[in-house]
Amino acid sequence: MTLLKVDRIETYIDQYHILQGVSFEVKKGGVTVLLGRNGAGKTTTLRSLMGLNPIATGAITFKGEAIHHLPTYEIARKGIGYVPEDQGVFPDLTIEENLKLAMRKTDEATLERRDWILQLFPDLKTFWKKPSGLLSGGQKQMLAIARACVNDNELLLIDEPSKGLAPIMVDKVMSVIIEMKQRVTVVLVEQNFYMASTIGDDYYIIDDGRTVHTGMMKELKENEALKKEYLGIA
Ligand SMILES: Nc1ncnc2c1ncn2[C@@H]1O[C@H](COP(=O)(O)OP(=O)(O)OP(=O)(O)O)[C@@H](O)[C@H]1O
Repeated sequence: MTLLKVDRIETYIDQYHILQGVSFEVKKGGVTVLLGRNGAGKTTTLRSLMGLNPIATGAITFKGEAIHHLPTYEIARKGIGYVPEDQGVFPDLTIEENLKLAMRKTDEATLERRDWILQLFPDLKTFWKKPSGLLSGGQKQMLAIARACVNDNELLLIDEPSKGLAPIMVDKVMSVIIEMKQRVTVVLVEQNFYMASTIGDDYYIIDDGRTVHTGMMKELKENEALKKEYLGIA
């Protein structure tokens, strides 16, 4: 079943025509990876999905309903969580406060999700009462993912979770996203091809603001020419 459909979206930032035709579909229950070089338009695509960089033309449909005309808070309420590249945690607030602030509800299901997350990220429990500004980069990333997972989101948009992390933390974050697949569908922007290819089911390559290629991740792993042409890796 198609959860999200992005149809030829075009987005301007000021006078700059950043997205010039991005299209992709996300199936329920998988991890879809957006790949592409620096500056290709991946972050802008996620921000357009959330209404933070509204689209000029095209359409975004979530569970069959057009959402591209909605304000960001309503898009979030439809069940789409966003983990931005800069993580978006409040450094002066404790982990507990950051999570509380993120919760849309405090019902039993939300508390069950919170406990599930804390068991996936025991560090968060250890530093529960500490200001999140004191956490390491990897722990902040965990908190950012936890904030998006605590609500009953059906879709999570995660922007470069491996950025700036030591390899051991990359492995940790990866194993958590694999675990999360049981509960939530993920759109992942990721430059780290090891991470992208380990957890991704399918992929779309964005180049110069356009989707130029798509396929199954296991095929891309073998396609050296494509990786070199669009990702600069061989
Ligand atoms: N506020 C802005 N004003 C002008 N140009 C912008 C702005 N934000 C992004 N851009 C430009 O839009 C293009 C796409 O940027 P975007 O961040 O979406 O790329 P990306 O694929 O996510 O790359 P990266 O991995 O480097 O973050 C880039 O050329 C960038 O310079």
